Amino acid sequence: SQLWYQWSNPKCNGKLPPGSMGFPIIGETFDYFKPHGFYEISPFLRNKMLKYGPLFRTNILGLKTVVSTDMDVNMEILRQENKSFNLSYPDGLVKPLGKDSLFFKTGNVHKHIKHISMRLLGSENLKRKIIKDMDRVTCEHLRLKAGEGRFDVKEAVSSLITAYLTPKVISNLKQETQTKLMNNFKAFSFDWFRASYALSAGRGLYNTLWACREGMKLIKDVYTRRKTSREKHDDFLETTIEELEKEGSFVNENVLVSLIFTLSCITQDTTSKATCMAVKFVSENPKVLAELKREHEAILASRKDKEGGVTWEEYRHEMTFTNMVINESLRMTNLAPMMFRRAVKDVKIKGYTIPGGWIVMVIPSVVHFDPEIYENPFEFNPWRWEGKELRSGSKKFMVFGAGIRQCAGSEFARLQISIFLHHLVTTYTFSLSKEDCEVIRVPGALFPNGISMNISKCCST
Ligand code: HEM
Repeated sequence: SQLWYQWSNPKCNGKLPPGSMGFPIIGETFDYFKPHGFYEISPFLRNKMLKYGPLFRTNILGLKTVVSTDMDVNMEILRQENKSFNLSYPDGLVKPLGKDSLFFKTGNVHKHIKHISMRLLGSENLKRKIIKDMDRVTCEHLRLKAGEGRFDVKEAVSSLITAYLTPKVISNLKQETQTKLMNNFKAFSFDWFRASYALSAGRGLYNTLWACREGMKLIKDVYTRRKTSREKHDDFLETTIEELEKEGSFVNENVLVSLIFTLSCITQDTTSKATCMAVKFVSENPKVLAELKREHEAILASRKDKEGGVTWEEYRHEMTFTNMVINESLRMTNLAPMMFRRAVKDVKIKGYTIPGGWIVMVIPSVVHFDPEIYENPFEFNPWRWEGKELRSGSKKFMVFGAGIRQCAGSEFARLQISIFLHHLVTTYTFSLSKEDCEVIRVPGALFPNGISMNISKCCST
C-alpha cells in the first residue's frame, strides 16, 4: 500500500494539478486510447474535466503527464518551446524516423532544419515549382479514378501526392528506384499508433519500420552518389546538399536524409487524411457543396487561360469559401489531437506546479468543441468562419499547432485540398457510401474501412 500511495501521489515541489495516476506502469493509457464516436469529446477527457477541471494529472504510456485542455495554458506551453518545455513525443511514435529526425532536435539545429523544410513547403516554392504539377496530377488522377466509378480517397490522394512530389524531392532517379522510394513513402503512416488498440497495429508498425529503414537507405545511397558525382539537379536534395556545404552548417548528412524522408512521408499521410475529411463533410452537406460549386465555377468562368489549371492568385484570392470549408473541416477533424511537450524544469502555471521531467499533453480539440467559442460545435458550418482571419491560428484554433513548432506543411495541405475540391466539384458528381465511411477517434481520427467515393463525370462537362 505504500508503493501504491507513492505511485498515486508523485513528489512535487509545489502543488500538483489534481488527478489520478491509474494503475502502476500502465497508468490510464487504455482509457485514454479507447475508441469513441466522432461527434463527441473522448469520455475519458470529459469525465476527468468534470472531476478535476481543465488541467489534471495522469499517467499515459508509462509517463507522468499533465493534460491541458485550457486554451491559455495550451498557448503558453507551446510558446515556451526551448525555454521551459521541449517537444517530446512518445518514442514509439517518432522513433521509426530515427534519432536524426527533426522531432528530436531543439534550439538552433531545429531552427535550421525548419528553415530548410520551408524551402520545399513554403509559399514561394509552392507558387513557383509545385502548384502546376499538383494541379495537373490531381486532375489526371481524378479522371482515371472517375473511369473506375469508385475509389478510395485516401489511397488516391496519397498516390497522387507521391507521384508529383517525389521527382521534386529527388529528380533523375531510375524508374525502378523511384517506384521503390514512392512505395516506401506511401507505406509510412502514423495510423498504427492511433490503432494501437487493434491487432492490425502490429502489421502497421512493421510496415512503417520497414518503410523507414528501406526509404532512408535508398535516399542515403542517392545522396552519396550525388555528392561524389557533383552533378547539379533542380530538386530538394540539391537544396539540402547546398545547406550542408555552407560554412558553420548546423546539420549533417544523416539529419538531411531523415528530413527528406520525413517530409515526403508526412506530406502524403496528413494531407490525404485531411482531404478525405473535407470531401466527407462536403458530400454530407448539400448547401456547402452548392456554395463550393458556385465559387469554383466562378473561378473557371473568369479564368483567362482556359487550358491552364488553378493559379496561385486564384488559390489565394478567389477561394474564400473553400478556405472556410477547410478550416471547419480541420476544426472538426483534429488530425493532431494532442501535442506532447516535456517540462525541462519545474514550471508554475495557473497556481499549480508542473514538475521538471513531466510530460504535458496539450489538447486543442476540447477548445475546438467548446460551445462557448463555437456555437453547436459538432455541426459542420463553414459560415461560422465568415469575415474571420482564415489562415492564421490562435489559441482558439490550433489545428496546426503554435509557436516555433508550428506546422511546416500547413500551406501545402491547404493548397492540395483546395485543388482537389476544385476539380471534384467542377467536373464530377460524387457520393460517399455511408457504411464504408465510418470515422472513429482513438483519439485521432481513423477510417477503419477507408473512405470510398462513387464518382462519375458531370453531364455538362
Ligand atoms: C492538414 C494537415 C496537417 C495537420 C493538421 C498538421 C498538424 C500539425 C501540428 C499540430 C503540428 C505541431 C506539432 C507540435 O507542436 O507538437 C505540426 C507540425 C509539423 N508538421 Fe504538420 N500538419 C499537417 C500537414 C503537414 C504537411 C503536409 C507537412 C509536410 C511535410 C507537415 C509537416 C510538419 C512538420 C515538419 C512539423 C514539425 C515542425 C517542427 O517541429 O518545427 N504537416 N503539424
